[in-house]
This record gives sequence, structure tokens and C-alpha cells, in this order.
Amino acid sequence: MPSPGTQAEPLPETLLSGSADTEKKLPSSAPDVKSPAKSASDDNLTPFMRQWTAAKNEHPDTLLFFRMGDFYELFYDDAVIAARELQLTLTARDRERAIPMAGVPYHAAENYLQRLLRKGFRIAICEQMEDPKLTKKIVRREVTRVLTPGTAFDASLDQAQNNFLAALHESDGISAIALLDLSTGDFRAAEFHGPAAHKQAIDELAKAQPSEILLSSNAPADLAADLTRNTDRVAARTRVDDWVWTRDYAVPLVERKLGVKSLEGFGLNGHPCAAIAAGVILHYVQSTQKLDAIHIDSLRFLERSNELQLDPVTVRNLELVESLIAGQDTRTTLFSTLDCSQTPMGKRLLRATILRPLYDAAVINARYEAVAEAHGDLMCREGLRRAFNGILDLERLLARLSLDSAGPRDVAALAASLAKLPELHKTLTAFTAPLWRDLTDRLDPLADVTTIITKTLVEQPPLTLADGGVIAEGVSAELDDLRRISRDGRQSISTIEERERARTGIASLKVRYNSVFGYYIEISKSNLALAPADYERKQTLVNAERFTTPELKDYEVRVLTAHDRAIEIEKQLFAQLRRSVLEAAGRIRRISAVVAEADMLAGFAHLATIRNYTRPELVDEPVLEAVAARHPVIEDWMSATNEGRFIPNSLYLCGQTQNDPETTENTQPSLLLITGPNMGGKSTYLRQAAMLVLMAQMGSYVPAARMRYGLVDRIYTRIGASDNVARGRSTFMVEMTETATILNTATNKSLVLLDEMGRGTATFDGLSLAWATVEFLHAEIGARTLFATHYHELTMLAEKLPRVVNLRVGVKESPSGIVFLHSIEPGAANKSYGIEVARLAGLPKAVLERARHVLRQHERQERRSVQAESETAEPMQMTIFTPLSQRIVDRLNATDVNSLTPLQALNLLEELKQELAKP
Ligand SMILES: Nc1ncnc2c1ncn2[C@@H]1O[C@H](COP(=O)(O)OP(=O)(O)OP(=O)(O)O)[C@@H](O)[C@H]1O
Repeated sequence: MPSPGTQAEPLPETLLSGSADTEKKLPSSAPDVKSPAKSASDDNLTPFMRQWTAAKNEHPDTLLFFRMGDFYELFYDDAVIAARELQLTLTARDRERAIPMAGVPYHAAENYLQRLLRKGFRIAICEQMEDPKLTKKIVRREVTRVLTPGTAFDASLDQAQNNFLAALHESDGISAIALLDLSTGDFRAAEFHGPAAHKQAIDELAKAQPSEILLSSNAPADLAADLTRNTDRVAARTRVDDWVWTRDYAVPLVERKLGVKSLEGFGLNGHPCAAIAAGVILHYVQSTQKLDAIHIDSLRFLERSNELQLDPVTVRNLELVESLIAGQDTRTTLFSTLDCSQTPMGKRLLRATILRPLYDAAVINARYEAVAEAHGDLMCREGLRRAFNGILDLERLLARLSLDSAGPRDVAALAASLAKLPELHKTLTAFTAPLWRDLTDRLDPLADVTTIITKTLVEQPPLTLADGGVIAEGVSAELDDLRRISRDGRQSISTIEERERARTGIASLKVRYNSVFGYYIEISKSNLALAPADYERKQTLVNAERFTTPELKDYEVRVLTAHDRAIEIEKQLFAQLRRSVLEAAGRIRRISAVVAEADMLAGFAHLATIRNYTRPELVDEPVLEAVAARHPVIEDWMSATNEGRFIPNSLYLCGQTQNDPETTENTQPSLLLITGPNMGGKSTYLRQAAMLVLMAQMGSYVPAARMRYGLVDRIYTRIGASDNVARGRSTFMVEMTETATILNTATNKSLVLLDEMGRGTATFDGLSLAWATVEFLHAEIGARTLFATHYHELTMLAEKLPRVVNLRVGVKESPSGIVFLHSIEPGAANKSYGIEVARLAGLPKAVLERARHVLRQHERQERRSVQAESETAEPMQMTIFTPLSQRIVDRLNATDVNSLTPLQALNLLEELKQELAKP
């Protein structure tokens, strides 16, 4: 069957990926593999090529892997592309027509397939559907699977990451997405309303980093452009016919798959767009996998209100799961720092939790309590962590079984992992915190499933079913009998050999077997005269002659038939085992979730111990207080590389509440203005605040001596120049867009980090924008804000605005230069050390001296103009705006407008105008 209603879009020319090995030029024609435009009924074609052409025409946008015996062969342009991409030798089939051909051995195909998928190709696997030995005509072949980047579920996937297939649906101002990781069964959907719906959907997609995105065939082209701009890894884009994206077709697909009459239980009622996106995903999976993916048995509707919101910019800026610099050591991410999970499920959950921390005090506190208990009991904690040892990727093993691509060893691995559950269950019962109790209750040890597998399979099964030896003795009486015949047959062969040697007197006579000629007696040419008359000649070699006898022929039939039949029965029993295990698919998936959560929490407890993290206190006020806090990633990095010691710093912030009086003596700061030299540690201090909140809202302990905080609804960052320049926006434009988002959407529960805002433009423009932004954040938003800046003028705001406080990073001047203390102190920096830092960076002496000279001149000029101003004018205003506008403002402030007659008002206006006209 062809893939109905799908069509791959050419990939963009460049992969804008963060990882070095994918940062390659893709051939623009990568997935364009529509060759040749032939008709299967073309009379000139051989029957074989007619069969190939028919399969290719059904899947024109794929590379067709055509099974021929022990090889998958590719022909025409497919062969040329595969040879180029996989460095295969290009040969030719049919000397006359010279059809390009390239192939890979079927047992090694997996590796080649994955390489092509990673390059964005789609692949159709055309299998032999009957045994070539049993047919005299051409073997029947069918496309059994279509592989696409988003539907991969092979063993080479990164175990710590999901491989998502996404669908994006937009209709009547509503944007919805669905995400499915076929390799684990993780299936989610979300829907967004209002003016920001589209952006929110794109942001969610960017966070999920799907490998493939399904779009409607009539979706606008710029939808795809948006995705490219906001997604780090460029996903393959596949168009699906618009008729699939309809409520009548797509929603019943989801209902049928989940076995329900309504999607209410999955939180999808009233969210038809999300349900349609989920349905499109299922349609696509069915058309590519050609079988029912049993392990997809639930769907999670994502509620943004339950999460701490992180937009993709913040995820990238804070280097939560990926390093900012492409190809850089991934050990510098928060994920790598916190990852001490023992199982792949635990790793994936940790990653997902970093990207979606909680926004629910009860759940967060329940986690703290569980971590506290494990933290406080070394024996139990270590016992628990040991219990995860040997639990392999339950979700992915199950998925492979569900998609019928699990071999005997996969099933044995599943059983070995499940066999660890009773021990895990026992270890968990030692804990009493409610969350541990809940996990213990949910941990079904699945003993029945383990028993079925261990009873059915031999202890160490072979990789494939092909040669048998997979099913244990005692499972099937018929199989045991056939095996005996086959075994006895081999013994009889040696008896025959001995007897025939004695009969003929030829000591070197051999009885052997090969797959082409079956059993035979081999006699060397020199002994041919001794061959008895009942020997029938079978094959002549250079130095020997091969014979058979009626007895040997009879043996052959019995032994080979027994062997083939035994393998047939093994296949049937294995299929039956697969079905039995899949009946427990839902239970296995639920257990995987329990294992993942227990593993992650045990990891938090372990980190708390080895890194000295402490339990945060979650309160009902918008505070953010941390005593002696550290940046988890830098601290870990420094201790791993023995590069110094991280200097702890404290933080006190309080978001503005509705009841806050306008000004009071002891107002807590909502905005910290941090000044100080480059390299002083300003950015680190900012990021550290975000890390603390993020970890705390994941339910983890934090790197601080003490932390007290109120829930944060969203973390905003405007940090440094990002790589969007490559995506068509200037540094300054990116900066302003990000700032606009903050000012338009932050609340008093948010955490805002602004690092060197305004530096991307002319000094005074930048300063003015930064100034106005601080005022707006202070007056209108009241979010907990950290603002690092090199504009010293901004520090004046601390005197004017009650909730703004100045902090500076400590430096010590010494004869040999400046020393960064990395401590955060009260007050504003009185000096910048740009030239000193430039010296440390190795700028040429001449440039440094010239810079010092220019700086001195500039400072002298500045002093002169300040002097002149103080002699002539009123005291300097605490504002960067001109005194003239301030005079007008003062005049207006002093006027009681209600007491003015219309004429007086007009006169006042005229006076102000004249004031403006003064030089
Ligand atoms: N508290 C600390 N303890 C130890 N080292 C630190 C600390 N804070 C920062 N550092 C180190 O100092 C260096 C500079 O830090 P950071 O980038 O935060 O400085 P900055 O003031 O933001 O500089 P710039 O203004 O140039 O961006 C980094 O290498 C960082 O690892």
C-alpha cells in the first residue's frame, strides 16, 4: 500500500544544528528520490525490474531498499544517492541496460539505514514475502515499512533523548501540536489560543526538537520558515494531505487507538485542534509502519499552567540541555551536571523535567520530602540506586516488540530487566514519604510477564530467529521431537561415514553437507576406482568427486525437513510470546514511568549528598532568597577540572505584590542592578539565580546554604548575542524582540534576567532603552529581576526607585593588575576595568596605551562639562533626560489644571512652547 496522503519536502540546504556531526551541507536533493518515472507495465522491463518499478512508484519519495537474498539492493538514482551518502560501491545490473545498483548486506542494514535517516532521507523496505526455495516464479515482494526520521526506533537513538515526530495544526486562530516518540510510546498534544497562539506552538516545537514535522499540504510556506528560525535542529518536514487534518477523519482515529468513545479522559475535550494533530500523527504512523503500534496506549494533554514556562531562547541561553556553542563539550549543560540517573527512562525524565519544571507547590513539596528521606538514609539510598542496575530501556524494548522488530535477545533483555523489579520493589518499601509510598504501590513487579519469557526462551538466545535455538526445551513437544531427529541425523552421518570408509577401504572418505548440494560422500580422485556401484555421481571437483546414495537422500529429506519445521515452530512460538508480552504493554509502560521517577528522585538525593545541595523552602510570597549560592554547572566543572573554587554568593529579591505600598523604608528589592568589570562574574550571578529556581521547581535540592522562594511562573532571559543572526535577524533586533516579549508578558511572579541590555546599538540609544526598561519593570511588572549592565549611569536609578538596589562584583587592584574576587557586594561599581581585561586578553601594548590615552582625554572632557553645568544650572537631575524637558515637567506638575480658565491654559501652553524654543 502506498503512504496515503504524504509527501516529503526537500530539506533546507543547511542543517543549523548545534552538534558538529550534523552541521553539514545537505544535498538540496536529499529526499528528492523520485526516480525513475517508469510504468510497471512497461513491456521492455524484465519481470524483476517491473516488480521493483511498481514498488518504487508506490513510494516515490523514498529510497527503496529491495531485498534480494542476503542483500538489500538499490537501483537507478536510489543507488547513486546511496552510494554517495554511504560510500558504497556503485555497480550495474543488466549489462545491456547498465542499471546503476548498490547494496548492503541485510544483517548489517540497520547501521546504513540510520545514517540515511539522520541525513533526512525516507526509506521504504521491500521484503521478500515468500521463501525463494518454495517458488519457481519470481519471489513476491512487498513494502513492509517506511522509515522516516521521526519514526525511528532503532537501538542507535540517544537513550537520554526522545525522538519526536510532530504535527502542527492551525485553524481559526487556534494552534495545536502533537508529539509522538514512537520509540517509547510517549504521546502528547497541546493547544494554544489567543494572539500568541502561533508563537507558543512554535516554542513548544522548538523545545521538543522533533526529527520530523507533519504539516498540512495547504499550510502556508512561511509556517515552515518559522520552524527553521526557532528550532535548533532542522527537522524533516512532511506534508500530509489536507483531508487527513479533519475532525471527522482524525479524531475517531485517536479514539479508536486509545480504545475510548470520547477523549475527555485524556483532557482533550474542547480541544479539537489538538485531537486532530494527534490523529494526523496516528495516520502517518499507520501508513509508514503498516502495523498497529500497540505500545501507544495513552495521550497526555499538556497544560502550560502546570509548568514553569521556559521559552526556547531561555532554554538555549541557560544551556539547559545543549551547549550554546555548536559542538562544544556537552558536559557544560545543566542536564549533564544533574544526570546521575541509572536508567534510560530516568535520564529522559530528567531531561523532560529540566525543560518543563513544575508549577505546583504540592507536587514540588512532595518531591522535596521524598528526596529528604533518601538523602537522610545512606544505606537505603545506596540500596535503591543499586536496584536500578541492570534495568535496561523498558520503553524502547517494548516499542521494538510492538513494532515487530525485536529479536530474541531484546525479549530476553526485557525479561532480565523485569526480573530486577521485585528487588526494586523491596528496596522502595523501606521508604515512608508519601511519594515513595505511591511509587511503591504503583510498582507492579510483573512477575507473570518475566516468567512467560524465561520459560519460553533459552537462557542466552541467539540474535535472530533464522537459525533456531531460541525456544527452550519443554515448551513444545513437537519442537523437541524435531530437534531430536535433526540431532540424531547429524550423529547418524558420522556413523555412515565410518561404515562407508570400512566398506570401501578409503580412509579419507568424507560425508559432508552444504546448502546447495545437501548431503554428499566425497572421494578424492586417486581413490575413485574404489567407489562402489551404488554411489550416484553428484558433482565433480578438481581433485575429488562427490556422490550420493539412496540412504543419504532419505536422510537428507528427514533431517532437513525436521530442521526447517523446527525453525518454523520456533517462529510461531516466538510470535505467540510476543503477543503474550504485548498484552501487558500498558503495565510495562506504567512501570517504566515509575522506574523513571524513582530513578530521578534517587539521583536528586545522591546529588544533594555528594554536592552538598540543600532543601529549598517554598513559601507563598514572591521572594527569592539564597544564601551562599553556587552555579551548579560551573561549580561542578571547576571541581572536575581542579580549576579553582567557586565563590558562593547570596541573593535577596522580592517580587512586587498588589498590596505593596508605593515607597517604604525597608522595601525589599525587586530589581538588582549589577555593575562591575568584564569577567567579574555578573552573567554567572544572573544564570545562577535561574538555575536555583529551575532546580527548586524540578523538586530537586539546590546548590545554596539556604534558599527560600515563591513559585516562579516563567523565567525570561535576555543574555548575550544569540546565533539568530544566521537566521535573518540582527543582534540588536533579536535583543529588542526578546525584551519586548519580556515587557509584554512577564508578571510579578516571573524571574527576569537582563544581561547587558542595550549594548547592541549606539551608547545613548542603548542607555535610554535600558533606563526606560528598568523603570517599566519596576513600576509596571514588579517581577524578580536581575539586570547586569556596563551603563554606570543606570545605577542612579537605585536612588530614585524604591525597589531597585545596586550590586557590584568585587575586584582587587594589585600592582600586577586586577584580581576578580567573584563576590557580589552592595553598591555600584565606581570604575570599569575594560582596558585591564583587554590586557589580560593579550591586546597589543600599543593599542592598550593608545586606549588609555583616549580614555584619559575623554574623562577630562567629561569632568570639564560637568563643572560647567554645575556652575550654570540647577543641581544635576537623577535622569539622563535633558533638563529642559524636566523643567517643563516640573512646571506642569506645579500647575493645578482644575483651577485654570481656558484662556490661562492657552497662555500656559504658549509659554511652554516658548520655553521649548529657547536655545
Ligand atoms: N562566583 C564565582 N566563582 C568562581 N568563578 C566565577 C564566579 N563567577 C564567575 N566566575 C568565572 O568568571 C568568569 C567570568 O564570569 P562572567 O562571564 O559571569 O563575567 P561577566 O561579569 O558577566 O563578564 P562580561 O561582562 O564580560 O560578560 C567565568 O569564567 C566564570 O566561570
